[in-house]
Amino acid sequence: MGTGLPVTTRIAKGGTLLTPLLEINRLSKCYPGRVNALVDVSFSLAEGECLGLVGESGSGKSTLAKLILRLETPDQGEILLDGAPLHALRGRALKNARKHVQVIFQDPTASLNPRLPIWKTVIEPLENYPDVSPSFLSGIRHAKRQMAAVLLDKVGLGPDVLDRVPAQLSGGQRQRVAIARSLSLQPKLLVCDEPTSSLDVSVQAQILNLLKGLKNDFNMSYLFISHDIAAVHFMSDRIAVLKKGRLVDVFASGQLFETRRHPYTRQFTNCQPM
Ligand SMILES: Nc1ncnc2c1ncn2[C@@H]1O[C@H](COP(=O)(O)OP(=O)(O)OP(=O)(O)O)[C@@H](O)[C@H]1O
Repeated sequence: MGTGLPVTTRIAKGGTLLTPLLEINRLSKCYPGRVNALVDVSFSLAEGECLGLVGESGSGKSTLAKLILRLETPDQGEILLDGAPLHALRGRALKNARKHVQVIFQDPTASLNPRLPIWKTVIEPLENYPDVSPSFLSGIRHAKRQMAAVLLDKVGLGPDVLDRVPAQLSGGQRQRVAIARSLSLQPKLLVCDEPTSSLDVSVQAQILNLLKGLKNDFNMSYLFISHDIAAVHFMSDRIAVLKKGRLVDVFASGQLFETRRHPYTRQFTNCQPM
């Protein structure tokens, strides 16, 4: 496959092999105009693990996220979620799988309905999946405002924001709302696509700390996508590096500064403040 990496990069923690939640096998995507956005990409993501995905603009990070979210279809390869072929599911099976994979985008303003009060926004996924009963909502599953208040509390927002609309919140508060909404179905996998890039520097660290805490509290797995290697290093158990659609390096986060890193990874760490 050209990168020298095994088709599926397994994850060992403390000597034990962890169960893969997500397996990406030889994934390729070419857009019209012969843009090879992803070429033969393979990796695994374990239960409870955060895998950072780093690469410069145009390296294919968002394309990979879109494939996992089924917003795009691959030309080749497979995406397995808990062993099920996510790339090939249709209808009810796809809807069922989708509840396990949620996303936070760079710009919370674009992902929140400007006219909807915050409480409705936060519980919207629960309305779409009436059969899902997250453990943290037990006893209040049909008390809508109460569920919204519990979810907002998980992201550090009080009940005073329940009846506001997104324009009445700060950028950081809006991203917290987007995170609360993404938690509502108790997903197994959260795809974080540049979740702090649109925020003030002072707020970025707060959101990263929040995401880190939630991952442990909810035992979620994260695919944490960013061009900011410092944020990726802070968040991730392992880091994968994409260059022009190809995975060139996968390693434990603590090995970021080792001299055996791929030259492209080293170039990346040299030009960004850590
Ligand atoms: N819908 C599309 N049609 C054609 N080409 C596309 C499309 N979406 C992405 N591309 C191209 O695919 C390549 C990978 O894009 P992608 O958005 O995945 O990169 P990225 O690493 O997320 O970049 P950024 O950090 O700037 O968001 C780029 O060359 C881009 O121009």
